[in-house]
Amino acid sequence: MWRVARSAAATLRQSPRRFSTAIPGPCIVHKRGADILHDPWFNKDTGFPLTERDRLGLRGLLPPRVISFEHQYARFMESYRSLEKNTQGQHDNFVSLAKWRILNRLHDRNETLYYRVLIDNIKDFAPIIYTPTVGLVCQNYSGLFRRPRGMYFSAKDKGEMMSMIYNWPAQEVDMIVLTDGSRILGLGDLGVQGIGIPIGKLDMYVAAAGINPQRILPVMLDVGTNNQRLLEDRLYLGLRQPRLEGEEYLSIVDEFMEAVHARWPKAIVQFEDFQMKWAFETLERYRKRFCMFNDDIQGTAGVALAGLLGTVRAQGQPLTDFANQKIVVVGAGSAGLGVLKMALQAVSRMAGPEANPHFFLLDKDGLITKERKDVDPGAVTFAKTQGEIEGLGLSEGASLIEVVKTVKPHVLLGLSGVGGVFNEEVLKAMRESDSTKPAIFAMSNPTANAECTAIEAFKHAGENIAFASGSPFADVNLENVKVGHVNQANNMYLFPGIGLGALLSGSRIITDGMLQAAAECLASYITDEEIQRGVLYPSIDSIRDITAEVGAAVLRTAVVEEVAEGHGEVGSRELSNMSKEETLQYVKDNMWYPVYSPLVHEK
Ligand SMILES: NC(=O)C1=CN([C@@H]2O[C@H](COP(=O)(O)OP(=O)(O)OC[C@H]3O[C@@H](n4cnc5c(N)ncnc54)[C@H](O)[C@@H]3O)[C@@H](O)[C@H]2O)C=CC1
Ligand SMILES: CC(=O)C(=O)O
Ligand SMILES: [Mg+2]
Repeated sequence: MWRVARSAAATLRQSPRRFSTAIPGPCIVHKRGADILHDPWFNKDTGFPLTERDRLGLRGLLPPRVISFEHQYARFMESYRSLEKNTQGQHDNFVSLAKWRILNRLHDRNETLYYRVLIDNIKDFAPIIYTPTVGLVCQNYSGLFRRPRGMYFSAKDKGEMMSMIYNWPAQEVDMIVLTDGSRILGLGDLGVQGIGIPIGKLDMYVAAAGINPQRILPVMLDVGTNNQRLLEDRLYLGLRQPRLEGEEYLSIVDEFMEAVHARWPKAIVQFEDFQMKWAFETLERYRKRFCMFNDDIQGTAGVALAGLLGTVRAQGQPLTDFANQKIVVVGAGSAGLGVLKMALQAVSRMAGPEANPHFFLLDKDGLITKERKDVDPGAVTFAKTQGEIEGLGLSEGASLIEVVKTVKPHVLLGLSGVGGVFNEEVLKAMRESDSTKPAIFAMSNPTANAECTAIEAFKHAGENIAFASGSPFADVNLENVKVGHVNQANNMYLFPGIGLGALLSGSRIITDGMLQAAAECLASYITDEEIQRGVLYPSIDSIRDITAEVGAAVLRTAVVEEVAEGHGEVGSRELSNMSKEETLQYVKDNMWYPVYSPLVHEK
């Protein structure tokens, strides 16, 4: 059932605290001397205590003074703040890339310090290591490339992947984010340059879910690119050939999935930014065989649904009124269809399988109806029949403005990847919405691809709207010192918790029930008072708390559905004996937190 009550999460949030910072256990390292300094997993820079320098053969390789972790942290933040100051007034892209570079250099050198500054400053740094800047980084990746991160499997590696996977230096891997670079955010096919997305997503896994960075693996499957500009670019680092198609393509993905699971049978694979046809096909192909999910279809759906339920509460209606909401979705790709599928399941649960939800789906050719010749199989369920729309005066291919003016929707949700498609006329038409609190979700990334900006939404659609965007915008100053709250409707609120909960459950698959539990958990996180202020999603500052809650919800559902097999020394029986509170504590206790561990050398 959907919970409306104030959740344990909301209570917990009032007393923010760091997770487990007990004295860290020792960390075994198989290297000595300069090799350690060049390994970001173990490097402490000037922070190695003198006794450790002796033990590890580091004496003389560092300046003599030992600098504390806190001091190193302060020095980094000082350089970051002076970079901000010194680049004031410069072009936005220049500043964003400069910020990304300084963080990336730290990432390359000292992961413990990097993840601590990321966790503590997540609101400032997420827009750099994640959307929107990660999009710019991918676009410029071949030029920015200095050091490899993650693994690259290409079409030329066919037949070799089973042995290649052993080239990865870590003994254990828990979380993999995989892309083929074919639909990077709303930027299209970026080929091998799309590797920035798995890297950014996994940074969020470490920061939000406390996955140990030594156990993550970003992966690029390079099957070519259809991006002509990249094919002609001398600097392009990927295969210079058109994308593989059909069985040839699938055989590459199959081989990769087999190789990964041969080495790490319990690793979770998140599929990210695959073009629609492969997003759905690979999800169906692997979801019953491997512990995997597609973030753009399933993670996005849960986040959108949680926000949409918030908009029902914002109208002062019971959650069951969700079944009566008129929702216009612009974009019939993997994300848009994923959202509508999950919304349909929610309506069926609330109002019964016979319920007829009021969903309107548009793509680049306008309103999708049964009249259309080549409707994508995934969109058929949502294509309107003649009977449903003729009374409204709409027809096949109706434009967005026609649909909004006629339907007067409660919600206008964009997942089209097209910047500005919610233009002034469309936003003004939302003033006639049948909702007391019309909702506008411009979910496409990065910022330039958002269907509208926050300022445009409040200016044209009115101050009474609830607004959410996929990439962050600042809150908007309205008349009479009121503030238009900007929510970030991004799958980052769910994927880390889905991965963490699935990992700790030891489940071999990720079920619909586990995904639904994640969405319900997020939906119940917001208080009624927040909802009244237009807050539909929590602040990113509390993402570690939220992720722990989501992880626990996913884990409990895996136990209830009897798919949990346990993780490490905690078996399925112990998991099923845990109370709700104990499960949450168990999840938190398993979240990695960056502190310098004493290093112990072993041959
Ligand atoms: N906020 C979030 O958490 C997420 C946001 N996204 C964003 O959603 C966007 C779309 O992603 P996918 O669905 O995977 O892409 P996709 O390429 O599978 O689908 C795009 C859809 O938009 C439609 N479209 C294109 N131009 C249009 C126009 N002018 N008017 C109406 N529809 C139009 C296309 O016909 C297609 O149906 C991307 O920008 C992506 O960054 C995706 C996942 C999560
Ligand atoms: C957020 C995300 O997954 C996307 O824009 O594709
Ligand atoms: Mg994505």
